[in-house]
Amino acid sequence: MATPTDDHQENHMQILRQMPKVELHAHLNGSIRETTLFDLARERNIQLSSHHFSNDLLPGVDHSMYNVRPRSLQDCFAMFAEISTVVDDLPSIRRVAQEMLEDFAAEGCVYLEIRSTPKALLLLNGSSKLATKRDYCETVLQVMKEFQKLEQDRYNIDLSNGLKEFPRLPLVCRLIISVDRSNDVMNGWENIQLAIELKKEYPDMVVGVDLGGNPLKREFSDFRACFEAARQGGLFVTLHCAEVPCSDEEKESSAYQDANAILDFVPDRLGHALLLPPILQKKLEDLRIPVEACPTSNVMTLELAERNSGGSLLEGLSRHPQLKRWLFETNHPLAISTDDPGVFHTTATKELVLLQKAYSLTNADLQKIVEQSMDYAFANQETKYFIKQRIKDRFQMINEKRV
Ligand SMILES: CNc1ncnc2c1ncn2[C@@H]1O[C@H](COP(=O)(O)O)[C@@H](O)[C@H]1O
Repeated sequence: MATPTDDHQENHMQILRQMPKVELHAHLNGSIRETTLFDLARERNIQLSSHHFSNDLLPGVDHSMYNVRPRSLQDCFAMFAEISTVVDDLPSIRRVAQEMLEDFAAEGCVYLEIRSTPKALLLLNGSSKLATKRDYCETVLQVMKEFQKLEQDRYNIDLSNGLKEFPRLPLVCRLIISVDRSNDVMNGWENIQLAIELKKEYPDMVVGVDLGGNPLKREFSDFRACFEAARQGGLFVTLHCAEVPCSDEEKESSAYQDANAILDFVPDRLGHALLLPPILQKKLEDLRIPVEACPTSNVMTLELAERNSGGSLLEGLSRHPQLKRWLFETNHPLAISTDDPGVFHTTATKELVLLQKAYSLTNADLQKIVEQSMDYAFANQETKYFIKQRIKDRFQMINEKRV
């Protein structure tokens, strides 16, 4: 039975769900719905590891605020490997992309950058014919274009009917093509060349490239030339950075060298940038490179909310190594993101709820964060301006309603 606290929480969640949101760091396969994952596994007769995937959540626990399923960084990479065994053909990636768009739209997201690593999947599960990495990207792009069109049509109808007080704003989406550092450099080049070609063919949709994957595998310097080529090709660059610890006293360590080389490249944005030691932290802050901060993901991968210490995500977030400083001391450019909503059991709304509660932020503070995030988006200036205005207008409507 729902308690008054549950009702209050749901009500608050509902208010924040209405807020327009900007999502700049969400991986496609990491956004798979759990139900879809189980469906696909069943269809393929694949047994998923019960350590990582289980649909029996603990009874009587508030799943939105507690770490009911621990996900260390290494758990996550084991999960991504399993997810790609079931998302193995073009229809399954089409489904995952469609559902990801639906889920972000339902959370009030008005601008979403999807990132994904191109893969040579099967044309159809059970057949032996392989599609190409280009087919993978074009399948995702097709889903995105169709979704955007339907969203705009739906919004126009909602407006002309005038039935709803705040018709949900339409979702605009863009694609970032990822390089997985677990794969070799040749593979990285393939993805970057493909991104450069697709940028020419879909100039509005393909906006950037990303370096992700297991940070313990290879170094940014192995891929630096790829990312220089991407930049030359007119693509924005975001790089995952400092997901593993390093220290200013061990400048020769590969983790330190990696983080330093990433900062020297001065990418347009950084993913996470969690564990920079003081000297590199200062370098980041001087360069003011915007950071895509993913609260739940960070708490999980840094194991800040262990079950044996209560498992509260809020408490975990209060132990975040950087967020408090970025928010209150250095006013660092930030975009709050979900990372892998399917893996971390999160949503764009929940990330804002957590942030608000952990740092006692007002709705006006959240509004500022959302509006600023749009400044760091990879869309062209015209789109950024237009969406920022749309966000401002919607906040104004919501604020006027509330007073
Ligand atoms: C937890 N933090 C993280 N750190 C680094 N890379 C991550 C990540 N979360 C996801 N990925 C990267 O995104 C892939 C899944 O989506 P796609 O198959 O590309 O759509 C993962 O295999 C990994 O390479």
